[in-house]
Amino acid sequence: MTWEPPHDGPLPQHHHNCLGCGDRNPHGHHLQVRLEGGALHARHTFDERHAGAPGITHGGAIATVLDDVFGFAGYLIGQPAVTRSLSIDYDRPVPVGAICDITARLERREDRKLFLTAEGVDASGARLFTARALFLVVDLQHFHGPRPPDSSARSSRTLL
Ligand SMILES: CCCCCCCCCCCC(=O)SCCNC(=O)CCNC(=O)[C@H](O)C(C)(C)COP(=O)(O)OP(=O)(O)OC[C@H]1O[C@@H](n2cnc3c(N)ncnc32)[C@H](O)[C@@H]1OP(=O)(O)O
Repeated sequence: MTWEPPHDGPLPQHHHNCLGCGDRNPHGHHLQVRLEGGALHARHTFDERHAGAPGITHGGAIATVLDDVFGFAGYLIGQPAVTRSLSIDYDRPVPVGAICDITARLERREDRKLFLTAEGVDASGARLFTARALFLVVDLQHFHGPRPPDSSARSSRTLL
C-alpha cells in the first residue's frame, strides 16, 4: 500500500492509552491534534491535575503535551518517530484552566532525523513557551516489547 500525505483535519491518536492523546487513558491529556497547512495544531486546557505551583501548570505537564504533539510528526512523513531530544523555553506561566494553542512544525529532515519546533500561545496570542525537538525515525520493531494486557485497546484508527 502506498503512503499518501494526510489532508488538513484531525489526526488519529497514537493509540488509545497514549498519555498525550489516548482517548482511554484516564490520566491522559486527551489531546486532539489537527493538521492545518502543514503544521500540527492542538488547543489544550491544562486542569488542576496538571498544577505545579497553585494555579500554574507544571512544566512537566507542558513537556508531556509538547512531546506528544511532536510525536504526530510521524503522520507527516508516514513513518513512526520517537523523541531523541526535547528542549523547552518557558516564557510565561501557563494558568490552569486557560486555553493554550500549540503549533508544531517539521522544520527539516536529514535522513532519520526530524528537526521540529513548536510554540504555545494563550487566547490573546501571547507566547507561553517555545520548544525544539529531535525525533528519530524508527521501524515498527522499535515498539515490540511488553504489550498492555488489553490488546483490544488497539484499532485501525491508531498508529500502534
Ligand atoms: C506506528 C507508529 C507509532 C508512533 C508512535 C509515536 C508516539 C510518540 C509519542 C510521543 C513521543 C514519545 O514519547 S517517544 C518516547 C520517548 N523516546 C524514547 O523512548 C526514545 C528512546 N531512545 C531510543 O530508543 C534511541 O535513542 C533512538 C531510537 C531514539 C535513537 O537511537 P539510535 O538509532 O541509536 O540513534 P543515535 O545513534 O542515538 O542517533 C542518531 C543520529 O542522531 C544524532 N543525534 C543524537 N542526539 C542528538 C542531539 N541531541 N542533537 C543532534 N543530533 C543528535 C546522532 O549523532 C546520530 O546522527 P548520525 O550519526 O545519524 O548523523
